[in-house]
Amino acid sequence: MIIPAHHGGDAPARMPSPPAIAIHQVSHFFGSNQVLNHVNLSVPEGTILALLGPSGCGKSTLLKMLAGLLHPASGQISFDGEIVASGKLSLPPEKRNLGMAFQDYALWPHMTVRQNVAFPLQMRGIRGAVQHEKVMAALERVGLADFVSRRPSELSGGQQQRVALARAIVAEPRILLFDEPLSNLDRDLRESLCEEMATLLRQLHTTAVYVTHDQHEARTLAHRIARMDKGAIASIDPTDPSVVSPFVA
Ligand SMILES: Nc1ncnc2c1ncn2[C@@H]1O[C@H](COP(=O)(O)OP(=O)(O)OP(=O)(O)O)[C@@H](O)[C@H]1O
Repeated sequence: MIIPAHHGGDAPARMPSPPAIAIHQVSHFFGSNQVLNHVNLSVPEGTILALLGPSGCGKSTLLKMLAGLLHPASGQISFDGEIVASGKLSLPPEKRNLGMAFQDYALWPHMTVRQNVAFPLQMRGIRGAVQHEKVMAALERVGLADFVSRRPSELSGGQQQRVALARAIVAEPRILLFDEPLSNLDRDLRESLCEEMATLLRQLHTTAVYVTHDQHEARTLAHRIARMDKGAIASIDPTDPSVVSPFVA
């Protein structure tokens, strides 16, 4: 993190705002297998970070820690300066103000598209006209406003993933988490949806972590790429090499 060396005049010194995500010395084990090894990572607000690395290097495990689905064996995770995981403290997923989309879509089959997308709003107590407006706005963003009454089984894979995306963004969460959301789709669809997602994520200005093992996807979507290897962050690079990375890793 860069702290200004000089503050002009008598203006009070302003503390830099904390990063949207700060991961400090996070380690994790499955049995005797150490899958995360003292991971440090700081993601500034509004940054889309791709977590890239070979199968088994610990990407999904780290994402699950951010989501609150797994608790680190040691280390600390903060969002906007608020500790969400440390020692025995673990804020449950629903209290972390997150949106998530995974490769298997995880849509509820018995619910319509509208009900699926409305779910995060329902959980936050947002109902009635405001809920309807937000659901329609999210579905319009992903091009599915005409599909509100369908059930997931009546949609293509790409359409189901768009519904999952609408559900992730509908409540305007502070952080979006993606775990290989496009990997179940065929190549052409994956490429076009990847570009649509890149446009959408840039419009939203939401901090996002996007797990993938596809270099092209990472470069298309992300501002920065964190390369993981054997449970640690090996490097962090901007996708545009002219940008100087402000990351602490
Ligand atoms: N629930 C679990 N129990 C035991 N070992 C696990 C469990 N989940 C993951 N692992 C192991 O932890 C390591 C990291 O897994 P993780 O899913 O985080 O990797 P990944 O980088 O996301 O891989 P992929 O790209 O294949 O999804 C792997 O060796 C995996 O076998």
